[in-house]
Amino acid sequence: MSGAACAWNGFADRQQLAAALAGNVAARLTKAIDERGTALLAVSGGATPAKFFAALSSIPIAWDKVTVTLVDERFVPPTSPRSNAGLVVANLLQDKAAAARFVPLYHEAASIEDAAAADSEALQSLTWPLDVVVLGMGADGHTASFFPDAGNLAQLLDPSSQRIVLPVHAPSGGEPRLTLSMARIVAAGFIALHIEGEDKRIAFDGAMGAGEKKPIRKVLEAAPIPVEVFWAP
Ligand SMILES: O=C(O)[C@H](O)[C@@H](O)[C@H](O)[C@H](O)COP(=O)(O)O
Repeated sequence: MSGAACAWNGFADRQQLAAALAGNVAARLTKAIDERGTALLAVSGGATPAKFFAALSSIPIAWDKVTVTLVDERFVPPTSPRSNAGLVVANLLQDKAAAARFVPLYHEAASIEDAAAADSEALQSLTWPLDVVVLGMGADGHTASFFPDAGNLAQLLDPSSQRIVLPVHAPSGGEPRLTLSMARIVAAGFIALHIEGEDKRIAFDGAMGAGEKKPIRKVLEAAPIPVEVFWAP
């Protein structure tokens, strides 16, 4: 895996993974707060993170000094069942973590391009770089909203892009998407990849092998630090 450094953290079951990942993330956030008085966390949506979110929400850290944002978002309002913001509010910003500040990506706009431009403006003021980013991965090797069939995939994967949020049109992604840029993701102090199930393990191994480089491989190669992979069957 030339240049694609990662550390594999395998767990017997998904509850043990959730507790371990939550403990790691909480420790990193607390370290950031101790060092700079604040912490910035970006999380992914989808079906995987709910147990992790619940475990993290119950850990008593200085949540009032934590800002939570999203790695990516579908272009839907928070009331939609497809909304990552809705998932985060309902599962992570509860219990102790209810005190955190949340900065969503979805805003009503005439187009996904307008929404991405507005986001890039609004997120300028966050305390970059991310202290923690938690990525997911699809069986097609996408992560964030870097879908292999995205029309602007080269721009999405460009580690030199100065943009914070980019628009995505990808047939396999469903609705148009908003995604943090590669540069913002790989600059994080701690990069976790949370995947579950045999299909995702096979997909990850395949992405790390020879052949066409999937987006997840490009992220691992662009990251200056090893990506911590958290996997359970
Ligand atoms: O908006 C999203 O869907 C996510 O941010 C996306 O990048 C997700 O992490 C993968 O698609 C895996 O999704 P599952 O957890 O549902 O398999």
